[in-house]
Amino acid sequence: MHVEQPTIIYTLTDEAPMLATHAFLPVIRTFAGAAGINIETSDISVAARVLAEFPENLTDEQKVPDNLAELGTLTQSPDTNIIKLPNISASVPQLLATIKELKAKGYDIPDLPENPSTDAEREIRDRYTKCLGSAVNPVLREGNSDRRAPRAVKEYARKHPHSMGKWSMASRTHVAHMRHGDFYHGEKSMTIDRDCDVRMELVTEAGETIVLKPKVSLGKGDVFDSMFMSKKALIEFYEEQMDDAYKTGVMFSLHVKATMMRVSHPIVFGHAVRTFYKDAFAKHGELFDELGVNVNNGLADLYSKIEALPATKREEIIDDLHECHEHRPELAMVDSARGISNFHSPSDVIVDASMPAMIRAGGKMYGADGRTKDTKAVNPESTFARIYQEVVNFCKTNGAFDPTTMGTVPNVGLMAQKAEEYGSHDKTFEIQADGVANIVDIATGEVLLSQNVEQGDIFRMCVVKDAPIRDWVKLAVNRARNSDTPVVFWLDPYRPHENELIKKVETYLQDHDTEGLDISHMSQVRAMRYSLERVVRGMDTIAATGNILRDYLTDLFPILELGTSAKMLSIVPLMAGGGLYETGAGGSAPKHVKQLVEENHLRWDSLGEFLALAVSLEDLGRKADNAKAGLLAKTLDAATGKLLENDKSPSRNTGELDNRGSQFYLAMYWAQELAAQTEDEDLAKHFAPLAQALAANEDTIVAEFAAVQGQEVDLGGYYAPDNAKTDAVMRPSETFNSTLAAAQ
Ligand SMILES: NC(=O)C1=CN([C@@H]2O[C@H](COP(=O)(O)OP(=O)(O)OC[C@H]3O[C@@H](n4cnc5c(N)ncnc54)[C@H](OP(=O)(O)O)[C@@H]3O)[C@@H](O)[C@H]2O)C=CC1
Ligand SMILES: O=C(O)CCC(=O)C(=O)O
Ligand SMILES: [Mg+2]
Repeated sequence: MHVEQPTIIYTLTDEAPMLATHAFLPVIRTFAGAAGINIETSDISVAARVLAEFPENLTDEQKVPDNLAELGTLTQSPDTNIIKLPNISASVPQLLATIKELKAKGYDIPDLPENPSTDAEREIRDRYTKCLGSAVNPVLREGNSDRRAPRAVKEYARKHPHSMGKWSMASRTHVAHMRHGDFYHGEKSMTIDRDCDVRMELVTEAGETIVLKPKVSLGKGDVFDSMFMSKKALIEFYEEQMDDAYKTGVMFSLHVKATMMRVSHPIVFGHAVRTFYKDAFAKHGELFDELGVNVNNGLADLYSKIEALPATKREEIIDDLHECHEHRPELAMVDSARGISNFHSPSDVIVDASMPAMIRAGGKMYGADGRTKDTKAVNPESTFARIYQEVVNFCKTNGAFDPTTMGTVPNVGLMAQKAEEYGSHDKTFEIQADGVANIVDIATGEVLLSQNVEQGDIFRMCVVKDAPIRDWVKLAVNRARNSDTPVVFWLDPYRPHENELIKKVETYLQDHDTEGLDISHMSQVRAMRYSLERVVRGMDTIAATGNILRDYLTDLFPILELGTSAKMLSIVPLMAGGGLYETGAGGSAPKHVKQLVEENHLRWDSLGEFLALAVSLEDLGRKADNAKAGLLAKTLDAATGKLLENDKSPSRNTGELDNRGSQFYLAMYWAQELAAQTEDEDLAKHFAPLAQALAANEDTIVAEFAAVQGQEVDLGGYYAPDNAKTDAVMRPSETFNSTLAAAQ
């Protein structure tokens, strides 16, 4: 990859965003080319990442470079400009499906050894582990996050409000979280006053010392925490909540983030499944162990492992599972038509999106009969769950939010360099034996933090480095200044980690001119209350938060304000000077692919991509002193505004305008804006014919896009679709294709 010329690196990812990219790249190249900007692509799909791990198993033609590592290196260069689309953060079932598909396509990669017993198997497992969960974002996010709804998008939502469910005071929906024994309650935190290396170890009651992590390097001023979740307390909590939901007749739903918390949350998820079906597990536990059943990967894992059993045994197990439902609460469903419950797979219900979707729907989720119902929303970790209860309380009292009048809550998130819990996977352990879990200074042997733990507890260490904290404070001050909006740091003085952060924020704020700015800090629950009270009055409040709240709030507020987080501007100013432009805050919505494959309609909205491209071009314009790039950015923003004004976003319904049609309108408006501007005559001349040709052929092109819809299509794969087939599906308008080609 050469990055000498002004270059934008556009990532190729998975599912709907990847499909949209097949249509969008030729558009981008047509416009960027006119300003001498190079567009490079970098495939970081889960399939490409898997292949990059096993070069020795592949032929030369099949080999894939380690694009993610290369991008990670580029984040350290000031010229880097990356547009990052959402990618799959794979759960084990998704990884297994990827491996299966790649093998069927002739890639000779190994199977995932689920219970490795030899060194060779362990090595294969470790390589695959690198492709699991949120493996991409932490590598690229070498900066903090700035997410907000652009003015045009907010205005559009005010004029064309999305539907909102009704909230009733009588709603029985509530959030349940642990009251003791979770990460919040046992947390210890420390700011280190020197550079040092530490190790994580378990000293068992029998006196044996087990090294969990031989070395973690800390720098002076870094904040690090030690915390654990008690297995006993978690299971007790589940029992209580399941009982309570059963007795009171309210539905039960579980909300975790097994993708980003890829070590701890599958365990938390698995305990819920085992508790719910505890009678069946008591009866068949030994057999399940023999079969290698691991419900940390969802109930789907159990169902697939019992496939091989004789029919009578299988039926007995299934009957026993069904029997459990008799004395357990109704479960929220992911797909009631297909009988897929909340326990099916840990990646089906992802808290950042699932809680806002429930709140937007008036506190309802789907039950097994396909009807929406109130639910007990179980978010085991109390550290952050309480913010959702505050929103639920607010909606019960004040009714649903009104998108036509509500204010906005932009976010400045502490995210850089694997900050906090989201960077803790390599420092998270399921404890093997009762004892004391320590973090020890290697040089001196001093125990810095310690916890009494029991077998099965989840013990982890989180780190946030000093430089990202300084950068975060700077970003928050700049945002407050640029948008003349109050900033609240969501920091809870009762939480040891955040208490350390409060001290740092107060210190680093002194490095800035904060004259006339309204900057405060509040615990999360108060901050939520304060922001909601303002938002409902149409007032804006910037939330400066840690990494998890960044994730939660940048789905919550956009979903309430705009109907989706896909319409957010999501910028990561890299600490080394480059820019990472993420598209929206949402994921890759697998149900969009399903609709495309079945009906050839892609309802994915590429607005996030349009917004990201504009800021990426603007940045290139400024840094490379390329006025044409700046003009491309300005006109793209105007075109995006027009797209919203004229309601040319994709419809959810087959037969109507979809992603491809919407991209055509963007291209037409963009060409028109460029042809009409007077700042650069060359660009105006260059784009006038394209503007004319697209306008003249508007009806033909839209008709060509409509004509293909309603039938099944073949992409030649899900995780690794066939490029030519996907291009053909995503570029069905000959007229549009040839008009674009003529303008290049
Ligand atoms: N940055 C990243 O790389 C992220 C990746 N992910 C990954 O994405 C996958 C799905 O996660 P999930 O939690 O379901 O989150 P999604 O954001 O994919 O889905 C939530 C819902 O948001 C809506 N939505 C999101 N983006 C768009 C868009 N551009 N256009 C239209 N609608 C949109 C859809 O709702 P509706 O159809 O009702 O309109 C969708 O069903 C997982 O593999 C997850 O790991 C998730 C979050 C971020
Ligand atoms: O990396 C992931 O798995 C999801 C990221 C995410 O949800 C976010 O950044 O909002
Ligand atoms: Mg998110």
